[in-house]
Amino acid sequence: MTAPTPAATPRRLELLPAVDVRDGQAVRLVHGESGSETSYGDPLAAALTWQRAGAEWLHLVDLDAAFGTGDNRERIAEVARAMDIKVELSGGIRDDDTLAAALATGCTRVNLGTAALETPEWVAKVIAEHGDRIAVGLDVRGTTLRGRGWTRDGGDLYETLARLDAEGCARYVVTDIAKDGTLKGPNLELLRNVCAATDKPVVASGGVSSLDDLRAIAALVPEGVEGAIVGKALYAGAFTLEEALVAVR
Ligand SMILES: O=C(O)c1ccccc1NCC(=O)[C@H](O)[C@H](O)COP(=O)(O)O
Repeated sequence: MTAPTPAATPRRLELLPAVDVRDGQAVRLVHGESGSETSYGDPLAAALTWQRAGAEWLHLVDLDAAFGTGDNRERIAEVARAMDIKVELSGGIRDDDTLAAALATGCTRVNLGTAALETPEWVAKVIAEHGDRIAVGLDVRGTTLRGRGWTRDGGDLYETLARLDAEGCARYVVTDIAKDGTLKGPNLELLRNVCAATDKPVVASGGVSSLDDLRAIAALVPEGVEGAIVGKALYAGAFTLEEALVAVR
């Protein structure tokens, strides 16, 4: 008699607390708009707080590099190197030099945004070279992608997704800019639609306000959502990371 196949363990939603860095400080923006910052102090202290609270991932963003107002390369590298957990690095990674610097921090993966819209050949090349160390951030208003720190239109979401899928992109980080930093809840419909359009894992970003929001995103794991980025809700004290980890267990 053959042994019964063990039931597959249901996958758990990964949580990625966010540390967005502007002018050396951890900040949160509203709709990703430059000038809407609320400051939360030292980014390393914030990252260590999330790590101590049990995070398995850190979502680390260089906002100045994303906006083209400079960069926080040293600060970002310092934070990434201090982490014992996995790090996803985002913001201004657009060419060989910025990609090499990002990967050299030892981060687990990087998110490309603007480059996927403006230099698709380069993105196809680095996807082929680096595999799942490359994710693409699909930052949208409606179904229109936005690049350059979310300030410029960059084409249709689903056309770009089909192209990136064909090039072997390993995963997508999907942000509804209208929700980002607003505590208005995630765009579950957008997440469902993107999951229906790709077989690749999707990381949800923007708008999480409550443990119920996280449970609602976790309910989309069978459809292809792998993780959720949480920024403002943690900084505003809407819930603790410990509570969030229990809620999606
Ligand atoms: O990720 C980027 O490259 C970026 C560029 C320009 C503005 C904002 C950017 N990222 C913001 C984030 O990734 C947020 O940390 C994340 O969406 C969390 O949002 P929320 O939970 O709503 O605070």
